[in-house]
Amino acid sequence: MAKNLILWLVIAVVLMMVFQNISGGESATNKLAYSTFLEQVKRGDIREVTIDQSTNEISGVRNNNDAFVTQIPYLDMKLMDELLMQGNVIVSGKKPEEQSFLASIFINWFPMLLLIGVWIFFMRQMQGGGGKGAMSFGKSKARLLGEDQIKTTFADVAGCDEAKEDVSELVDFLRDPTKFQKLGGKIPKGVLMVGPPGTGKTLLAKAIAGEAKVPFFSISGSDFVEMFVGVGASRVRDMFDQAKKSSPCIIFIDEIDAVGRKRGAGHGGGHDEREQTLNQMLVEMDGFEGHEGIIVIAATNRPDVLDPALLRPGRFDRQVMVGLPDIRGREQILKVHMRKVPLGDNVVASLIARGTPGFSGADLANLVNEAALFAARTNKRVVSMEEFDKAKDKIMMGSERKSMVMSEEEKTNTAYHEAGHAIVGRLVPKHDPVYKVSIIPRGRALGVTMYLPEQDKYSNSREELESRIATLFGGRIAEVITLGEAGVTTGASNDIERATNIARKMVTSWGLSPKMGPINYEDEENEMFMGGSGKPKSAETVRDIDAEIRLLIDRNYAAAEKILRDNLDVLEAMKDALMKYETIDAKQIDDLMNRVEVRPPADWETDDKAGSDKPSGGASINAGGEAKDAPDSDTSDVTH
Ligand SMILES: Nc1ncnc2c1ncn2[C@@H]1O[C@H](COP(=O)(O)OP(=O)(O)OP(=O)(O)O)[C@@H](O)[C@H]1O
Ligand SMILES: [Zn+2]
Repeated sequence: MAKNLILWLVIAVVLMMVFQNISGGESATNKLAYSTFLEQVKRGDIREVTIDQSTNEISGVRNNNDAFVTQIPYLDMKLMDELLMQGNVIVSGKKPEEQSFLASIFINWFPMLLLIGVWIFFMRQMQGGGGKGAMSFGKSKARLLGEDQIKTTFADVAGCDEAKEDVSELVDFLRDPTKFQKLGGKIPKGVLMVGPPGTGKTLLAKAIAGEAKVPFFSISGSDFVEMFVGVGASRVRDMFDQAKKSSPCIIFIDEIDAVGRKRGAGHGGGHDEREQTLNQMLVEMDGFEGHEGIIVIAATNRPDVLDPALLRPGRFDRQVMVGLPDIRGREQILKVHMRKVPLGDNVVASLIARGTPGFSGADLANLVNEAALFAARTNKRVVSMEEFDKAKDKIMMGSERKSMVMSEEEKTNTAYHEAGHAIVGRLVPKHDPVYKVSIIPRGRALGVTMYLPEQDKYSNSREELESRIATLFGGRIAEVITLGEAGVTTGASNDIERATNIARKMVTSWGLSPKMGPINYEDEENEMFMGGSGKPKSAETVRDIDAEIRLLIDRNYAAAEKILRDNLDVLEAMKDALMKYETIDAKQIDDLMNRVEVRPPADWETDDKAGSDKPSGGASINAGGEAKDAPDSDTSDVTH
C-alpha cells in the first residue's frame, strides 16, 4: 500500500512538471533589460512587440529578426506613446494564458486528492496489516504468529516451575487433540493466568504455542473496546472464526479485565458495548466443544474484578498463578537474559538475585539491559558486576544526581545520617547486612544505605522488626549526637514514618504486643476489603494502643542511641570516609567497624570521578538550616 502511494505521488509530480513546461515553456530568447529595450525602441530597432498583460512581459522581434523578451518593471504609461510614435512597430496585446482544461482541474484538485490519499493510507494502517478489505471495522485485530514464527520455548521462561507444570498438559493436548481425548484427558478450553505485571504471563503463553508448535493469536482486551456498539462483539466472532480455521491453536487475550469486568458494575450507562463484547466471548467459548483444539488463554492481574460468568466451568475454569519470582527464580531468569550479553568473570547471578527482592521477570530483563547499556557507554567489552550493581541501584532508587550541588554542611549532615543507619544496622541483633552507603543524591533522597537480605522474607520476627525500627532511627540519632538538637534536619521524616508504621502494625494487626494481645485493631484499614467490624474503639483502647506504640518506639530509639554513643569513633570515621569516597561498600564498612584503616574502593583510582567531585571552595557559602528534601520512596531494603 505504501508503495502504491509513493508511485502515485511520483506520477503526480511528473505530470505537474509536464504541465508547467507546456504552459510556460517558450524557447528561451534573448533577454533584454527594460532600459536596453527602451533604447532600442527609441533607436527604431524594434519591429514588433506583444505585451502580455498578465505577466507584464514583452516579447517581440527586432528589425534584424532577433527575438527578444523583457520584463516591464513598473506600469509604464509612456511606453505606448513611444512605441506608437515610432510608427512602424506592430503592437499587440496578449490575454492572460488559458490553462488547458485538464491541467486546471488537476492543479485545483491535486491537494485534495493528496489529502484523501493520505487519509486512506492511515486508515488502512490503523486497521492493522492483516485486513484485506479496506475498512475492516468488524475484523479482529488479533496478531497471528504462525507455528514456525514462534521461537519461544519453556527454556525461555524461568523461575515459575509450578506454572510451567500446570500448563504442560496443554502442550500435550495441542500436539494431538484427538489422541489426548482417547486417553481420557479432560479437554481444557480456557486458562486464566493470574499474576502481577511483568511476571511472564505473555511469555508463558507464547512458550506453550512454541512447545506445541501451533499458531498463536494474541490480542489485548482493550482492543475489543471501541467507540461503536457492536464492533467489539463482531471482532470476537471474527477472531474465533479465524482461530477455528487454523486449529489447533492458542488464542491469547492479555488484560482480559478490560472486557471481562463484572457486568452491571459500572456507574450509569455506556457499558453496553463492553457487555456485548463479553457476552459474545462467553457465547463463543460455549460454542466450541474442545475437539476444535483451541485453547483460550487470558491474562490479568486483577482476577477479583472479573465477571464470575467468565470463570464458570467450560470457560476460564483453570487458573495458573504466575507470581513474582523468589530468589532462585530470579537467579534463573537473570541467567536466561544474561545469555544474550557478554559477561565479565566476576558476575555472580545468585548475588544479584539476592539483592533484587520484589523484582519481576520484566524488571530483571530490564536490569540486564541497563547493565549492558552502562558497559556500552564506557566502551567495555564485557558486562561485569560493577555494571549490574549500577543498574540495580538505578532501577531501585533512580539515577544518581551527581550534578546536584550540596553544600559542604549538607553533605556532612547526610554523611552522619547515613553512617548512623549503617552502624546501627550492623550492630542490632537481627538486621540484613548493610552492604553499601552513599551520600550521592538519588531521585529525591540525599543519601542511601542499602541492605542485602539473605533470603526473601515472607514474615518477620518481633526481633527483626524491632531491629528495623532501631536502624531507621539510626540516622536521626546520629544527627542529634553530632549536630546537637538545634542542627537536626528534616532528613529523617521518611525514617520516622516507616518506623511508626512498623510499630503500629506490630501492635494493631500483627499481634506482637503482649499487652494488647493477638487482636486486630485496624478496622479502618481493612474496611474496604472485609467490611470492617464497624465497632468504634473505646477511648481507653486507643490510649493503650498509642502507649504500646510509644513503648516500642522509645525502646528501640534508646537501643539505637546506645549503639551510636558506644561507637562514636566509628561514626566519625565513617562520616570521614563518606565525605572522601561518597560511596562505601561492604568491605570498607567492615574495615570501619573493625577500626582499621579504610581501604579505598576497588575502582577508586581508575574511576575518573575520583577527586573531581570534591566540592569547590565556595560551596559552603549557602550554608544554613536549609530543609532537606524528604524522600518518599519506600523500598524496605533501603533507608535514606
Ligand atoms: N519468568 C520469566 N523468565 C524470563 N523472562 C521473563 C520472565 N518473566 C518476564 N520476563 C521478561 O519480561 C518481559 C515481559 O514479560 P511479559 O510480557 O511476559 O509479562 P506479563 O506478565 O505478560 O506482563 P503484563 O501483565 O504487563 O502483560 C518478557 O518479554 C521477558 O523478557
Ligand atoms: Zn534516614
